[in-house]
Amino acid sequence: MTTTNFVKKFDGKRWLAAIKLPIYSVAIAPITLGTAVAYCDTGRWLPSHFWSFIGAAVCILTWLNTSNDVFDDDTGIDVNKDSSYVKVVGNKVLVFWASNAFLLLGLAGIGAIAWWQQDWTVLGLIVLAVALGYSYQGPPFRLGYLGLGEPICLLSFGPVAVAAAYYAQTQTVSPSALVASLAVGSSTSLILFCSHFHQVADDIAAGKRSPVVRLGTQRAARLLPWIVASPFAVVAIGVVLGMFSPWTLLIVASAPVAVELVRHVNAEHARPERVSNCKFIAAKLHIQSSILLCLGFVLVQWLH
Ligand SMILES: C/C(=C\COP(=O)(O)OP(=O)(O)O)CCC[C@H](C)CCC[C@H](C)CCCC(C)C
Ligand SMILES: O=C(O)C1=CC(=O)c2ccccc2C1=O
Repeated sequence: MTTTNFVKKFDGKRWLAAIKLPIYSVAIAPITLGTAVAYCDTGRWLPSHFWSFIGAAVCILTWLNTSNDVFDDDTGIDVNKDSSYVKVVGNKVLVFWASNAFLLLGLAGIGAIAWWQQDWTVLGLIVLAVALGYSYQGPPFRLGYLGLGEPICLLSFGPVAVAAAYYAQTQTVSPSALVASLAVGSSTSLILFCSHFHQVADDIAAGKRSPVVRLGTQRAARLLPWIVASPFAVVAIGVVLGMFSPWTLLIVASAPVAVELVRHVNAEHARPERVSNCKFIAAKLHIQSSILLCLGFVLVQWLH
């Protein structure tokens, strides 16, 4: 496509739908949480390491989403997805190389932190997260098609990413960071779980056995409250065990969104056009609960 044609065909609404801005919270939250727990534990933070990590995480998430659309175009599963980058840009090869460029840029940002620390641990952890992300969607693995996306998501956006962010600040890892990571990891997996409800027909047609395909929408909707409750349960356990300050219970203030999500999915699970926004309600819950949890850790130092 020439530049003039591209400009003529530019459709801002489809670009916004392809970019899915609220989903970027999944990149920002684990890095902020790892940094907040490190600040809570040590009273210090390194802004240069934090901001490089945030920039890199945003680039890596852009790689994840653009390459997902390239790989999904190969299997034909995105046939009804108008907001696929491949369709919006109109040039699959360009999307493929742009996605690789975002990945390189992201890894370079993490490489800079490793260089400043003269220690490759952070880079190793993020390469592991990227490999897990690739295994979800790329050939020959495509583990998401087997319904394994949610545990991969929990592990990579939870313990792996939070431990890397904590390590970027302190060059060590703490048990409280690892327990806290399960809260952000499970609320990230919740977004992925919710994203399957409206895609059941297309997923079955393409042979993708997502958890919602395996369970059916009714049983998946009944399972949802347990997944929604898990970040809250993790924090309650952390406080009871004396690993977290009671300030982290601020996360409870995000409960109304949790209730909204459960009610909406239970009412609309079988109507794809009406349930399709539930992943954005899950993203709202992720954003609110993550901000409150980070605040809970930071307040420990501020009120010291
Ligand atoms: C791309 C993801 C979901 C979209 O999947 P799907 O194909 O079902 O949906 P649509 O085509 O309809 O949009 C998310 C998959 C997440 C994956 C399991 C784990 C990725 C790990 C990351 C690479 C970790 C990055 C950490 C960062 C904070 C440094
Ligand atoms: O497009 C999506 O549905 C998702 C994109 C994405 O990057 C992500 C990351 C982590 C959890 C879920 C999701 C999506 O659902």
